[in-house]
Amino acid sequence: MTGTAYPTIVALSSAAGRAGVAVVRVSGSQVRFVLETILGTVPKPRLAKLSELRDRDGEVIDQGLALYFPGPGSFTGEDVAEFQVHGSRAVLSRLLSTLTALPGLRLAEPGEFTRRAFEAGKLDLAAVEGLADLIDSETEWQRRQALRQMEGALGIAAAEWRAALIKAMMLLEAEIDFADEGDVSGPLIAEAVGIARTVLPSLQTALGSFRAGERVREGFVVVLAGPPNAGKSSLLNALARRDVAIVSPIAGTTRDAIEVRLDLGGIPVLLVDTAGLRESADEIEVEGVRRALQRVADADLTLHLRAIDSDPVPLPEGASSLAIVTKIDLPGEQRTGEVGVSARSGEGVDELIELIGARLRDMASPEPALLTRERQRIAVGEAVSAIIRAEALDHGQPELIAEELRLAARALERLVGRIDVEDVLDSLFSGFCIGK
Ligand SMILES: Nc1nc2c(ncn2[C@@H]2O[C@H](COP(=O)(O)OP(=O)(O)OP(=O)(O)O)[C@@H](O)[C@H]2O)c(=O)[nH]1
Ligand SMILES: [K+]
Ligand SMILES: [Mg+2]
Repeated sequence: MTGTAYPTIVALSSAAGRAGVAVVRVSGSQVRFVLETILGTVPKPRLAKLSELRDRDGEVIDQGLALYFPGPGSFTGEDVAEFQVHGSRAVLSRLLSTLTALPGLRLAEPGEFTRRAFEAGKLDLAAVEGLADLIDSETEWQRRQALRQMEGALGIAAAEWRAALIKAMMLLEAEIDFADEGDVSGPLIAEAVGIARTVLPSLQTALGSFRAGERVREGFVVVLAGPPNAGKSSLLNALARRDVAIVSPIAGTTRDAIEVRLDLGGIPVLLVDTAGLRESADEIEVEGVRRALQRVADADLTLHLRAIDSDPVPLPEGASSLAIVTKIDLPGEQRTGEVGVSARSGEGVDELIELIGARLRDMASPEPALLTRERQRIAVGEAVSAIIRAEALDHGQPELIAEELRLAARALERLVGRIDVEDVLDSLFSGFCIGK
């Protein structure tokens, strides 16, 4: 970690704005020089040191804690320093300008600390994705899933799958190298194909977890649908506990789909209010209904509403739905199988939340999912297809079998970012905050 090829980077790693404490992080070869300049000394590794922080002219900027993490045992693999200072704009602006004025230092780009950790082999690509998800996590389910991924669960699984494929390929190589002409269908080939076959079930289990994993990352889509004035927007507001959508006695009030993010007992939900379903001569309302039906088609769960004083309208076939009767504060009959709510009195709202949670829990896997991104699903899907093709090949063609297994292994390398990683990294890190 010597030399000036990599500039030493500096950033505010906590959120911007006034706060009790703010964390400024520095990583790179100049870190010891930075500590000597700002503190007058290099603290003992990994022990917090309370100290005055000074600029180059010796003027005190603030009093705070300083930590020194020598490379390669640090987050980035380089020497790292952390300053915990008072979170005021004035302190931070003075500290950051002092630091960036030092030779060889500059402000970090978004995700640059993590990028260095990746390049130092501290994290694989799936773990970086997990870290990004952990920072973005808003609910318990998201936190658990992201943490598991950040800790390397997918990387560990990928390494096991790949090791089995490499073993199978080595057996095939042996057979190809030593077999006599025209007699290559030896027992090693059957053994190699057998080994490759053993990884299929866990690859397929991982693929099966993708839908739930993606839902947990992005939120389960729950759509409110029903005829105009069924009370969809009122129920959206009641579930969100705030005034999100316009409510009025005029049928056809809602036109655009209105989305709110909710945390239903740890489950991330994207709740969508839609236009009331009816025939209309109004062009805008027709478009609203078209969008409503599209949202129902894409939903994980549709709340199918009717008001207690009117009839439901049919939903498109195949929609996974929960029948709900609204306005139960008014007179009318509740039918069997319907869940009753009143947005006005609040009756039934908590029970409905429970019920939605139970339905969504059934859709998720009990274990946090291994695959959470489309990129990961594609890579594992390619590995599965290649192994299935290898299995189907004639044992007299070990070169072709080996080639399919090589493709499968490459797909798994792409999964954890051992190859073809640049484009993925660029788009991933552009979504990171500065200082991470
Ligand atoms: N008594 C009673 N009235 C309600 C309740 N929920 C909604 N309403 C009334 O029913 C009318 C329609 O409510 P909305 O929430 O706008 O209905 P909507 O289904 O979103 O209607 P559109 O957007 O036009 O399709 C409003 O006048 C609400 O005040 C309820 O629980 N009890
Ligand atoms: K309305
Ligand atoms: Mg509405």
